[in-house]
Order: sequence, then structure tokens, then C-alpha cells
Amino acid sequence: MHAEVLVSLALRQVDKVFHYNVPSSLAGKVQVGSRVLVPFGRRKVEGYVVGFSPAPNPADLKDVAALLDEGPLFTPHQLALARWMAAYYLCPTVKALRAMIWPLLQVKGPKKVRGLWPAACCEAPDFRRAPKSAAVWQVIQARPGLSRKELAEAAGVSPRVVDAMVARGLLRSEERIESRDPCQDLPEKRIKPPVLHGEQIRAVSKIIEALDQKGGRQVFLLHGVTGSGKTEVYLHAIAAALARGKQAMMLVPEIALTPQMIDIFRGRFGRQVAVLHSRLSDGERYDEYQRLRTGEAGVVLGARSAIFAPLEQPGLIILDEEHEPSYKQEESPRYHARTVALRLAGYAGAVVVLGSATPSLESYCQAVGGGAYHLLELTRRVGELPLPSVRLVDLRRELQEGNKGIFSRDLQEAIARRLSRREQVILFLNRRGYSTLVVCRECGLVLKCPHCDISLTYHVSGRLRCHYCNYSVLAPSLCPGCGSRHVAYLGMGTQKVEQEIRRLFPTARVLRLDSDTVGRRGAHREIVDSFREGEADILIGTQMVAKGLDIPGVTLVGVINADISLYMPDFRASERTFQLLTQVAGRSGRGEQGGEVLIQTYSPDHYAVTCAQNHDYQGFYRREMALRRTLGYPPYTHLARLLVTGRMEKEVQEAADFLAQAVHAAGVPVELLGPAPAPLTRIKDRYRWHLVLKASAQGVLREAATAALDGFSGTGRYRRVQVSVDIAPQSMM
Ligand SMILES: Nc1ncnc2c1ncn2[C@@H]1O[C@H](COP(=O)(O)OP(=O)(O)OP(=O)(O)O)[C@@H](O)[C@H]1O
Ligand SMILES: [Zn+2]
Repeated sequence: MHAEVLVSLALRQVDKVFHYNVPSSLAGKVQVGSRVLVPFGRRKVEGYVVGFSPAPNPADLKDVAALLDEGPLFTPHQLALARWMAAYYLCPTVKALRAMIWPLLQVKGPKKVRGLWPAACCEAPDFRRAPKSAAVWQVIQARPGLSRKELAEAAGVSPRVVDAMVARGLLRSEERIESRDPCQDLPEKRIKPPVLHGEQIRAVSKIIEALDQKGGRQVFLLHGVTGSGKTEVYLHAIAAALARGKQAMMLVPEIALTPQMIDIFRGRFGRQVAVLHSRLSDGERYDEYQRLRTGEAGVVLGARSAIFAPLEQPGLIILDEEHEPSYKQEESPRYHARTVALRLAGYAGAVVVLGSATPSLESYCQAVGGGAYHLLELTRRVGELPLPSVRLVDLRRELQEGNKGIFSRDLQEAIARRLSRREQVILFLNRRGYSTLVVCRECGLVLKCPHCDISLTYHVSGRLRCHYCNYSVLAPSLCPGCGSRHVAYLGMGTQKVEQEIRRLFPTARVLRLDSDTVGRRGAHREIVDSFREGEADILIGTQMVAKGLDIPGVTLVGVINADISLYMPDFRASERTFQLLTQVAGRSGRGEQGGEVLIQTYSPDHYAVTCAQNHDYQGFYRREMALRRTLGYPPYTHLARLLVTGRMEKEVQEAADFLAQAVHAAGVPVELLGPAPAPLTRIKDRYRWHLVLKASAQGVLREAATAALDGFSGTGRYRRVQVSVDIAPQSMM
């Protein structure tokens, strides 16, 4: 038998199986899932063994040159999934495969580090005169084995204090295997589950019924209003899966993978939970992966890519906030975790639970009117708490009546009222920075990123920043175009909101939560914990404050401007706005005192806004579906997007035209929109054009896209232009 190998070159042209002879020295060691080194052309490349077969012409075969790891790197389910992804998303198989196993590729084995231990003293040293050493001593007693830097950081002292203690013989240094448990700092307190309420019981028992059934995949859509206790349903379902010897996956959007969420899971399932998210170090991720592979951990809690976790027997797959755009990966392989989850569940015969207060139209239409999903509903909040009342503030009128500020009078009054009652406020604005538009009042020049066609955002640090490529420059005092002193800072971000709040309410304690304030590891937790503990009155933030937060003290949520997402050039703009408003509104009134929401908007009559105001999901669903049907957009049709990028605009445009011709020539029934410049016309020095293909079936769409790509790579022209395919795109920008 000979090994079938996929070479790790990630090119469409070599995305096929190559045969190699397994030399006797490696016989029995090379398995399906092994990573090997093979001769390919004139060099040696990495490859993955995907099977064994009798080769057509054994004499011609070259030998596998080396085996790179001890065990296999992927499971049969993962291989099947990678092959399906390659066919579905039109990406090279190895690209999909590598997306699944990359945590294993980053690191080799357990990591050894030097750690510090308290020296064995006969008596406790006297630190009364040395508070810094005392702090270090206290930390090292509780957490022996920390590195010099970790120890100094944890004790809040300079590493030199630690060095001095080593020199005095108080600490000794030794090598140890680093455990890299991302949750080791967290208290492991077991929390008893609450008694479920009626609707929760119904939902959980339906899911358990499905877990007990033999046979194929079953899909549930858990539609539960904000604060209805969906998380508790997930936790019970996971416990039931574990009790049946099955493993479970819990996916949440990256932004919702908060320390609080991790605490809840660790509190319920202890070390059975492995956590995967983007802030882990490579080593931590590797170790969590190993714990899943060996079965030590039976539950994976993670963001999008956790769908690829190496579970032997996934029995339950949950996606919380299933409507979230962050489930889509915006680089190759451009997969959607929900789509992959549904496929994986098909292979594994698993139960899928998609949960949301605002399900995507794609999912909801499968759960009503004879669709393939089962609908589970939680229509009321836990403890019979009412949903908050929502008021709209018409910003047009506010302006007519002479108020040019960020806050309407209504919102100011509402904030003042909450502050006087010592209740808490969340203010939401989906833009970070101070001003989002810097423009010269004399010549009209807008300051843009030199690499992107994006206006720069002014930050309180005094710098202008590009939010796409992170380019930054000191804000000029004169217009770089005409030298005028009249440079205006328009458009507001969260920093400006913070400044205004501090001016209007100087005694209020204010926190801000956006990607500028959570840069440091642990900062996110500190801010949220501090707000939860009542150490601040007002929390200002971007999307980060809109999701998942469950803080009973919050009785007012203010939306600074509902229109930002409403007028994006994207057919999902209304859906996104409705979802965002409903989610952020849902943070209010989760305690005994009830709560209200104020939404400031220039579009108080838009159905996305009024339906959010009335907590009317069904109403929104009907309106939006009718519109999608008329315009021929998903879920009534299928889309694919071809994005063409390059440094020379003319080449990009020509390549886009060429692709359009190729799509026409394919002669399949697809509608072609474009080619046209993408709404973001240039990013990181690359011009961007796109074509959108629309069809009534996925199959023809892929046929057309494949024909275009094949034609493109066949011409050999436009070598400096890149084309990427996005099947079922989530962003049209
Ligand atoms: N049966 C129950 N009895 C008492 N408390 C409960 C029960 N179920 C859930 N809770 C509590 O109710 C609160 C809200 O639950 P949870 O955060 O799960 O709501 P949710 O539906 O996920 O809301 P959202 O979509 O807004 O995030 C939590 O503090 C949770 O611990
Ligand atoms: Zn830029």
C-alpha cells in the first residue's frame, strides 16, 4: 500500500492526492492524519497523509522522506470536513485542514520554562520593613513556579525586587514544564445550577430527547428574548450530553467570550472545559487542544475556530448568538462556523442548537413554515421581569430646537435621574476614537489613510489612526493641503462621548469598554467586573457593551446614534441594526428595578428601529423577508462574491472584467452584479473591485465561480492581481 498525500502548498492547481511509497523504516508509523515530508519537484515539502491505496504504478513512486510528528494530527471527521470545505468554499483542501490543526503546528510539545519557588525557610522571613518583598512573598506562596516576569507583574513590583530576593536566597529558580492552563488564575468554584423555569424545561427536554435518539443530525433554533436564560438551557444540555458519554462544543462570538462566560462554564464543569480564543498564547492553545484530543476535556468553549476542535465524539454543538457576523471568517478559508457546524453534525450524528434573541433570517426561515429546524422559544425573561420600555428620540427635532450636542435633552435627563438614584447606565456607540472625520474647513480636504481609502480617526492620544491598517500619524495643527489653521474634528467616537459625559456629569464614575481600552490582557475582565461591582456609574462602549452583559444594576441603556449601521451599503444593514439595537436594549432592566432604553436616531420611522422599540422580532422578520424576496437576496437566493485586489487600479479593473466574461462564458443560470469598485475601494495599498453572483441554487454558483477562477489562472495575465471567492458572503464591503 502507498500513502496518499496532500502537499501543503495551498494552491488550487496541486489540490489533489499524490502517491508516495512508505519506506520500511516508517512502516506502521505513518497513519492517516500523519504529517510527513515528501519530495515534490526539486524540493521537499510538508504534506498530510489522507489515506492508503494500491498505487497505479508503484515503480515510479518516491519515498516519504520523514515523519514529522508522533501521532496523527487530525481525526477522520476533520478530514471529511476539510474535504467538504474545499469543495463548498472553493479553497485548497490543505488550507481547510491547516485551519483545523494550526494550534498543533505552532508549538512543539510541552514547553519548559524557568520558574521560581519559595526557598525552604525554617521561619517566615520578616518583611515588615519591605512591603514590596512582602507582596512578592505572598504571591509566590499562593502560586509557586511563576517566572521572574510573571511574579513581578502579579506582585506589582519591578523584576529587580524579585532578583534581589533570589540573591538573598529567599527564592530559588528551577526548570519546570509549563502547564499553560489559560484558566489557572481563575477560582474554581463549583456553582449549583438554578431551578429551570417552565419554558427552559421544555427546551432542555426537547434537546435531551434528540440526544437520546439514534440516527441523524437534529437542529434546534432556540429563540429566546434577552435575559430569558438561554445560557442555562445550554448548560443543562451540555451536562446531559456529558452524562451520555458524548462531548459538546459551545461556540460564542469572540466578543462574547468574556471572562464571565468562562467563569460560568468552569464553575459548572470544572477542568472538563477547554477554552479556545484568540488571546491565548500558542502554548496555551496547544495544551488545550491536547486536553481535548486525549479526552481529558469533554467540552470546548470557544469562538469561531473552536468548531474545528478535535473531539472524538461530538454529540452536541451549540452556537450562541448564531446571527453574529463574527462567525464568518473574512480570510481564506472563508467559512461560516454555523455552516460548518451543521455539516459536522451531519457526519457525527450530533444535535445542533442555534441560539439567539434575534436569529438570522437564514436560520429563522428554516425553523418556521415546515423548515428543517425545530423551533424552541423562550418568550419571557427569567423571574417574570418585563422587557425594558424603549423610547425613541428624534434627533432631527432635537437639532431644530437648537441642541447640537451629542446627547438629547431626554437622554441627559434620564442619565441624571439614574445617577441620582445610584443606578447604572450603559451608553452605546459603535465607533471608537474621538472624532471619526477630520476635515479642513477652508479647502475641504479630508484626512485619509495613505494606504486605504478610509478617513482617519482622531484619538485623544493626539494621533490620527486608520482603523483598517492601523497606520497612525500625529494630528497636524495645520491643514496639510492648504496650510489653514481651521481644521475641524467631526463625527464622534466613544472617547468623545466619554469626554462629554465627564463634562456634563463631573461626579459620575465612568468606564469605557472598546478595543482601545482592552488591549492589555485581563483589562476586559477588570472593566466589566468593576462595573458589575458598582464601582462605576456609567459604562460607555462599542459592540462590546451590546452583547452578553448580565448586570442587574443597569436600568438605562442609551443608544447614541442608531443610524450608523443603518445606512451601510450592504443588504443586511437593516437586519444588523435591528439585531444590534435589540441586543443592546436587552442589557437594561435585568434586575428588580426594571429598566428603560433611549434610542437616538434620525430615522425614528425605519422598521428596523420601530421593531426593535417594540421587541417585535416577528414583525421585523416579515418586513425584511418581504423586501429580500422582492430584491432577490438571501435567504431567497444564494450569493457568491469575487473580490479582485491589486496595487494597480487599471489591472484590477481589467481582471474584474475578465472574470465577468468568464462567468458569462460558463453559460450557467447565474445573475451577475458588477464588476464594480467595492464600497471600500482601497485597503492597505490594494485597490478593490468585486463581482457578485446570484443564483437560486448553490451548485450553479460554485460552477460559475470555478469556471471564472480556472479561466483566470489559465490566462497567465494579471499576475499581480489576486482573486478571492467568498461563498455566502456576510460582508459586501
Ligand atoms: N431558571 C433560572 N432561575 C433563576 N435565574 C436564572 C434561571 N435561568 C437563568 N437565570 C439567570 O438569569 C440571567 C439571564 O440569563 P442569561 O444571561 O442566560 O440570558 P440570555 O437569554 O442568554 O440573555 P441574552 O440573550 O440577553 O444574553 C442570568 O443571570 C442567569 O444566571
Ligand atoms: Zn489604512
